[in-house]
Parts: sequence; C-alpha cells; structure tokens
Amino acid sequence: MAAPPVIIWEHEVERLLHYRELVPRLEEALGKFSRRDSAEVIQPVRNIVPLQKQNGFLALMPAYMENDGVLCTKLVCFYKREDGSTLPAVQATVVLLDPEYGNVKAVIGGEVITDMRTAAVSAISAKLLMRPEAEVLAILGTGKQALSHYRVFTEMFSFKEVRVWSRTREGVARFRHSVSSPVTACVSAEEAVRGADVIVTVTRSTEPVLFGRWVKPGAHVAAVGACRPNWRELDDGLMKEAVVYVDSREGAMSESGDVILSGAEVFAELGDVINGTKPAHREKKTVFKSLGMGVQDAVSAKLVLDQWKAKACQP
Ligand SMILES: NC(=O)C1=CN([C@@H]2O[C@H](COP(=O)(O)OP(=O)(O)OC[C@H]3O[C@@H](n4cnc5c(N)ncnc54)[C@H](O)[C@@H]3O)[C@@H](O)[C@H]2O)C=CC1
Ligand SMILES: O=C(O)C1=NCCCC1
Repeated sequence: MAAPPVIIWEHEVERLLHYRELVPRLEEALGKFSRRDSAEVIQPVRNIVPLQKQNGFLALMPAYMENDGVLCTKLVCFYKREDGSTLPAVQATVVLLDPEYGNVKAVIGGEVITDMRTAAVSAISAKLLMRPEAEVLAILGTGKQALSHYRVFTEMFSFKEVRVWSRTREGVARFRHSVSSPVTACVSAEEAVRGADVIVTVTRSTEPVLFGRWVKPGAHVAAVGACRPNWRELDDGLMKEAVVYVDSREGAMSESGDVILSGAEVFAELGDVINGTKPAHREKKTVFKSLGMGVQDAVSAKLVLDQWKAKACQP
C-alpha cells in the first residue's frame, strides 16, 4: 500500500521556497514546454468551471513531465472581488501524484507557490526582454502579486527607483509597510509608468489600466492580471505596437482578453527565447502576457517536496 500523502501548508512552503532555486527550474520548464515534446511535458489548456453565484472560477491545471517523473495538478479558484472585500482573490492547492501508481504523494498549499512562481516567471521575462540599462520599475496594483513581484524583481535586479500605484491610498500605504526599501507612491497609473523601464500590471481590473501612449520606447511590460477572454489590463494601442510574448500560445489564445480582443499577434513564447528559437527584442516595446501554467506549479511543488524531504531527513 502506498504511503499516505505528505501535507505541506503555506507557512512551510514559505520557509522552503526560494527564488534562487525556483527561477532556474522555471526557466528550464518554460524551455521544455515550448519544445512541445510529449515525453518532456504534457500540459493541456486548463479546464475552467465558472462559479456564477460567487463571481469566480475554478481552474484545474494538470501537468505531466515524464522525464522528470512529475505528475501534478493545481486546483485554483479566482474571483472578481471588489476592493475592500476580506475574501481572497486567489485560493489554490497543489497535488503531486506518483505517475507509476497514481497515488497522491503530497498536498501542498498553493498560494505561496502561485504568488512566487508567477512573479519569478515575470522576472524571467524581464531578464530576457528588458533593456540592460533599466533603472525604473513601476508596479500597478498593490496586492499579493504586487508584493511577490516586488520581492523577486528587487532580488534579481538593481532598480534605482520602484514606483507603485493602487486605486486606493490604503493599498499603497499597506504595500509600503510590507516592503523593506523605499518606494515612490504615485497618484495615478500614468504618473507611475511614464518613463519607467519595466512595468508590472498585477491588478484585478477587467478594463485597461495601462495605455500604450504612456509607455516609453524600449520598455518591457509584464502583464499578470486579466486572465479571462473578456478581461483587459492593457489597451489595444499597447498590444498592437508591442512585440508580444506569452507563457503558452494555446493559453493566450483561449484566455487572454488582451490578446484575443486586441487582435494582436503573439510573437513568441518565453520558452522560445530561452531555447534560442525566437529573438528577444529588447530594443522594442515588449509585452509579456502571463496567464500561469501547470508546469510552473509542477516544478515549484517538486522543489517544495524535495526541500521538505531534505529538511525532514536532517538530524
Ligand atoms: N498570470 C498568472 O499566473 C496569475 C495571475 N493572477 C492574477 O493577478 C491579479 C492580481 O492577483 P492578486 O495580487 O493575488 O490579487 P489581490 O486581490 O491581492 O490584488 C489585486 C490588486 O488589484 C487592485 N484592483 C482591483 N480592481 C482594480 C481595478 N478595477 N483597477 C485597478 N486596480 C484594481 C486592488 O486594489 C489590488 O491592489 C488577479 O487578476 C489574478 O487573477 C494571479 C495569480 C497568477
Ligand atoms: O495560473 C494561476 O495560478 C492563475 N492564473 C490566473 C488566475 C489566477 C490563478
């Protein structure tokens, strides 16, 4: 009989997961995904169940990495909550299975994984697509993703200034209290992004919050919110003039309102740039449209379980 599953909750994940180990694994996984070799990665576009009454969605995100022996699925609910709601915008659990027997090996809290892997992938997009001389980072939104993005971007790069904007003063105040270094609080999204080299959009908005006319030539945008086909964070102007990169083409074509409604062409997946099959247009305006992928959760969860086992074995 298989051993009972290990259960690893959020505070433990927070202790075990570090960007220095996570980022290279995600980069490798993105590259493998874009090779479309079914012995390396099988990851269908996620199944979505609408939760009409609760104004939300349940997404089922399976992934199988045969050569790595990783079989995983995330169950994630996300909601279109109003500001001030005490309920979370995203709730997730990750399940790791043994591909040989099909038994569950581990049940892992999925919120820290979701926050950290999403931010780490945006940071990978910046590493590949921002100009080397980038000095100013702007973050639109001040929730959980804003915080994880701030953490990994300031760990991986040396920005001279970090600007933040939120619709509410309280949002900015809370954010400033949660971070270790000074940030510039901006009263409008336009003020935050004018002249910025890298812009991260991490809002729950369903309408554009970032407009191409505000974005300077050569800037890189990592767009993380707006994960439904009728939701937007970016306007048509930005989508059409930028070179657009995505995590998964299939995901973007079925879920991204910014891609679908603007009619913008998807130039490449991040994995194509990692594999050297498509160029990184650092000199142009670039958009990385993030939607999130099962393989990102799979490698993150495997890392958590490996670290947990290593720590559990220590005397
Ligand atoms: N691409 C990906 O892999 C992932 C995307 N997401 C998405 O990222 C977004 C942010 O997630 P969290 O930080 O966890 O949420 P959160 O609730 O912690 O923060 C959301 C932020 O958006 C702001 N906001 C809400 N409505 C707005 C509007 N109409 N205009 C401007 N700002 C608005 C809030 O004030 C808050 O600062 C969500 O849309 C979520 O679905 C979340 C996880 C993974
Ligand atoms: O990949 C994920 O995890 C999510 N993507 C979009 C919405 C919330 C969670």
